[in-house]
Amino acid sequence: MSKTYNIAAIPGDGIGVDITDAASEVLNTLASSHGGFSFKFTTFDWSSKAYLERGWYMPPDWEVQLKKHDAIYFGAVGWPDVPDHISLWSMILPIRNSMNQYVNVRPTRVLKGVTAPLSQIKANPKELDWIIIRENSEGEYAGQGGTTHAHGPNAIATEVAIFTRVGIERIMRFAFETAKSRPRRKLTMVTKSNAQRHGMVLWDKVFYEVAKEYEGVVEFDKMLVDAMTVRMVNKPESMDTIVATNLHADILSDLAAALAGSIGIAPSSNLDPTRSCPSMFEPIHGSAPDIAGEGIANPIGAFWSAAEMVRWVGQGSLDKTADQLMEAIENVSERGIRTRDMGGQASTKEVTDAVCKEIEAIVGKK
Ligand SMILES: NC(=O)c1ccc[n+]([C@@H]2O[C@H](COP(=O)([O-])OP(=O)(O)OC[C@H]3O[C@@H](n4cnc5c(N)ncnc54)[C@H](O)[C@@H]3O)[C@@H](O)[C@H]2O)c1
Ligand SMILES: O=C(O)[C@H](O)[C@@H](O)C(=O)O
Ligand SMILES: [K+]
Ligand SMILES: [Mn+2]
Repeated sequence: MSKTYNIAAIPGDGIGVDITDAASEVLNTLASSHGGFSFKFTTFDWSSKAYLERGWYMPPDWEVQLKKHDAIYFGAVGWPDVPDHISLWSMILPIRNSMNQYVNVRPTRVLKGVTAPLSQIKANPKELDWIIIRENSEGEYAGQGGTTHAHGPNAIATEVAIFTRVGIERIMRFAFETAKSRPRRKLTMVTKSNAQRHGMVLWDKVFYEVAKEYEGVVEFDKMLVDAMTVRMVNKPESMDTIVATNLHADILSDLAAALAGSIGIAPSSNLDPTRSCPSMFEPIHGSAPDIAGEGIANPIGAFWSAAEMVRWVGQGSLDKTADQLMEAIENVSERGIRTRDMGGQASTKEVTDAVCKEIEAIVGKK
C-alpha cells in the first residue's frame, strides 16, 4: 500500500518561491524513484504580495487548514514593501506559536566539496559539524510589550523577553536528548546571564537542573553569547550540539551557516515534539530580495530541510530515504555544481536538476 504524505506548501516571498518549487520537485523525484510513498502538496498563496493586494496574509481559518496536513513546508516571508515586523508577525511567528512548534533544529556542517571561508575549517571540514537547538516559542520573541506616545519625542517602547520554567525545561531536555543521540555527546548552552539577570538566570538554573539527569552521559558547558561567536570562529571543533534562546539561536545559526560556506545551505525544522500539530520545515534564510527573480538562489538549504521533513513524517520508516537525499545533495556539491553564493556559476534549476538525477542514480543502485 502506498502512503501519501499531505504537505502544506507556503512558498511566501522572493526566493522562497523558487526554493519551494525546487524542494517539491526533489521530493517528488525521491518518492517516484522509490515507490511506496508519495507527497501531495497543497500550495497556499500566503505572501506579502497577496497581502498588498487583498489586505491579509492568512485567512481566518488558517489553523484549521494547516492542521489537515502531515507537515508544512515553508519558503520565506518578508518583502521591502511591507514592514518586516508586520510580515513576520502575520505568518511565520503565528504558525510557529499556534502549531506548538517550540523546538527549532538548525544543523550545519561543511558539505563535501565546499571550501569553507576559515583556514582551519578549509584544512579540515569535519571541524564544523553542529546542531543548534533554538527555543522557538518564547524568550525575546514572546511579542509582549507596547508603545506609548508613539509619534512624539517622548515615545516609549518595550519588548519584554519571557522565560518560563516549562518552556526552558522542555527545550533543555530536547537539547540533551539530541546531544545524547550524536556520537560526541556534547552540549553547549548559550546564555547572557551576566547582563540579563532575571530570565537568563532562570534559563541557566533550569539547564543545570536538567543536566543532572545527564551527568556522565552528555558532556556539557556554558557560554556567554558574545564569547560564543568568538569560539565558533576560533574553535569550531570544540562544539557539537548547541542550545540557545530564540533570538540568540536565530543570530548564531546565520553565523554557523556562513562559516560552513553560505547561508543558502542551512536547514531548519520547527518541531512540535508532541506531534499534536504539523511541524514546519524551511531553510534558515529569508526571501533575499536582492537576488529574487534571478533564478540563482541556492536551493541546498531547502533540500536539506526537505530531507529533515522526510525523516520527521516517516517516523523512522524513511530515515534511509532521507539519507539518500542528503547523499545526492553532497554528491552534486562535491562535483562542483554550485550556485554563486558558494563560488559556482550554476542556477537554481541546474542544481535542482542535478540533485534529481543523482537521486534517481542512487535509488536505482540500491
Ligand atoms: N523565516 C523566514 O521566512 C525569514 C528568515 C529570515 C529573513 N526573513 C525576511 O526576509 C527578508 C530579507 O531578509 P535578509 O536580507 O535580512 O536575509 P536573507 O536571508 O533573505 O538574505 C541575506 C543575504 O543572504 C543571501 N541569501 C539568502 N538566501 C540565499 C540563498 N538561498 N542563496 C543565495 N543567497 C542567499 C541574500 O541574497 C542576502 O544577500 C526580510 O523581510 C526578513 O524579515 C524571513
Ligand atoms: O525567526 C526569525 O527571526 C525569522 O523568521 C528568521 O530570521 C528565521 O531565522 O527564521
Ligand atoms: K525561511
Ligand atoms: Mn534568522
